[in-house]
Amino acid sequence: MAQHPSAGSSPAEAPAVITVTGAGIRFRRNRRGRRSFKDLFAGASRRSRPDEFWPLRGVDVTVRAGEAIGVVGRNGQGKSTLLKLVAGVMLPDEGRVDVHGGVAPLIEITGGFVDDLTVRENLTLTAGLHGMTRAEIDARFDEIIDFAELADFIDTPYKHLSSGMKVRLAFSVISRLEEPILLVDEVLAVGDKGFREKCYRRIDELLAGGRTLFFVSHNERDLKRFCTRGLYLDRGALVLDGPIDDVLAAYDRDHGSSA
Ligand SMILES: Nc1ncnc2c1ncn2[C@@H]1O[C@H](COP(=O)(O)OP(=O)(O)OP(=O)(O)O)[C@@H](O)[C@H]1O
Repeated sequence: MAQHPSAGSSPAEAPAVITVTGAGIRFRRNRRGRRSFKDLFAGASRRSRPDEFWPLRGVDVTVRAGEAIGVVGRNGQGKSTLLKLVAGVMLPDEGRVDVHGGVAPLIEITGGFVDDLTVRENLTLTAGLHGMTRAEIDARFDEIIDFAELADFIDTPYKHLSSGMKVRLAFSVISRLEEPILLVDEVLAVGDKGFREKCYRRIDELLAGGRTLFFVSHNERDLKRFCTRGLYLDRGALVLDGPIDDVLAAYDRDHGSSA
């Protein structure tokens, strides 16, 4: 188990583990956003610009080891994109994202799992990719399966699991990795109430052990339960970075009463 540097100390004194500096990412709004055939024959000044936009731009954030950060904003304002930058599955088109330490990402329902592989194969593959040895995987295998409540589905192809079962497997595996940074997007909302509560207790334990958390949610109660600091994204910009209560209050003021 990697010893977390902030365990036992306050985040304010802990080292920075994530530094996002002037980061921006550019997407194309539609697949046919590239220049058209007709444009090839038009003069340079008449060529249409590709249909590009910046879901995030000019974002600056420093996160210290052990901080629990809630990310809020309306649909489509760049929350998941920010997590993907931290996870390293997307690279910024502008600025920098520096992450010191491994990341356990629960950012998409698929958890990066492979459709045609079984539950057992996916578990082994993901844990192995995050640096677990064969012996460590074997030692934790039953516990991971039990937590996911998938004992009867060990040799079932991942693609045949229900959405809720996929989330259970993903959370169970990802939360058992030794990585010091945990990213949780809204995927947990898919799980049933009992399982979600079990996940939340696991997140409590991980935070008590000094992990750093990025948590995207539209649920104010969950955000207050885990997070001390909030990031409020709107129109691709970080409009507020502060204590979670202040961030939720600002978001409520701008956009109604729930996160
Ligand atoms: N790969 C992509 N290519 C093009 N556009 C994308 C891509 N991924 C996301 N987008 C767009 O980027 C914007 C930000 O998306 P993002 O998923 O980060 O929003 P979000 O704040 O997490 O929203 P939600 O609350 O609905 O989950 C949206 O307009 C979305 O359509």
